[in-house]
Amino acid sequence: MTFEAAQNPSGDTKSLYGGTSARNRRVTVHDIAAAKRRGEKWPMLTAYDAMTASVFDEAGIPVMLVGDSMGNVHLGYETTVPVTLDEMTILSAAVVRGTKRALVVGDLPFGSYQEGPVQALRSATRLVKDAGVGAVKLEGGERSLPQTELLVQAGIPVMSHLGLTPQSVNTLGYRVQGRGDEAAHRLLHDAKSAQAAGAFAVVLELVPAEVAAEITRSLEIPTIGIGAGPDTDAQVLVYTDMVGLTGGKVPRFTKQYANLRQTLGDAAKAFADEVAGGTFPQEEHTFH
Ligand SMILES: Nc1nc(=O)c2c([nH]1)NC[C@@H]1CN(c3ccc(C(=O)N[C@@H](CCC(=O)O)C(=O)O)cc3)CN21
Ligand SMILES: CC(C)C(=O)C(=O)O
Ligand SMILES: [Mg+2]
Repeated sequence: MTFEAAQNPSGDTKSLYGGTSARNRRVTVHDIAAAKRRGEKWPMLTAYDAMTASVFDEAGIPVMLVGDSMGNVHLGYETTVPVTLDEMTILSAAVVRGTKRALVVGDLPFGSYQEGPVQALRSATRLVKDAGVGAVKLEGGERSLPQTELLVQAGIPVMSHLGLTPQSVNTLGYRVQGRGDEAAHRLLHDAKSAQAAGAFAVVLELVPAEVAAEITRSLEIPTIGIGAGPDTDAQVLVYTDMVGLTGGKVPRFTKQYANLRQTLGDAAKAFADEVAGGTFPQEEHTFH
């Protein structure tokens, strides 16, 4: 039996998203590699709790990222910088419990891997053992090479994150990265470094579409774009942006597919009005 067949005893070659029947096991990094070979495009969404994760799992989203963006959208921080490994572990465990089929990827938060490979391994091990994630993500190409190599050697799949790396907001700001020949070349170099270190996928955030397209063509592992144009292998969005739940300004690369902020607010007002007016609860909600 080939290595691939051993990883894939059901002989499963259906697409990562939109297969004819629901997958009966979790997506693996091998399924993701196979999707790139087939030239398939696929979606990834962030998730931060079991309930939302179960909705996306049932919708067939094959890969879910417990992003440190939960610091902004769920915990009310200004940036992702204050997010702790404890916070990531609790929410990642919830997302794992809420899913049956998705590969769950946990973001390593700022300060949990920058000290070096040993710290990175300790942090990633926590997410794998205590939360049950199938992979971790860390920011940086060349600069995170030793971390990526050690994690992969230890058996932990690593997703790399390049371009705008929000944990570096204090040096980079929230600006498009990889503009100009030199910066584009550095980005391609970082992506190749991540691949050589054993990363199974690379997130490209806020980079010119042409640069993302070239990186996508140059790599054997899939690229996952966010504000990186239409030619990456996959696309990811912060789910609260995608459903119109995030308040205030959202990045221009986001598309809003629903307006849950309006829906939730309307429901809260309807409930409040009925309580104030004495029309809720009624007989069917009442016990005697
Ligand atoms: N709700 C939310 N959505 C995200 O996509 C997201 C987070 N939070 N938190 C973590 C990071 C931070 N991200 C950001 C934050 C700001 C911009 C931003 O202001 N972008 C400008 C473009 C800047 C330029 O033109 O150079 C924009 O107008 O979209 C982009 C990505 C992406 N991530
Ligand atoms: C935007 C994605 C890639 C992310 O890192 C996050 O949600 O934290
Ligand atoms: Mg993140």
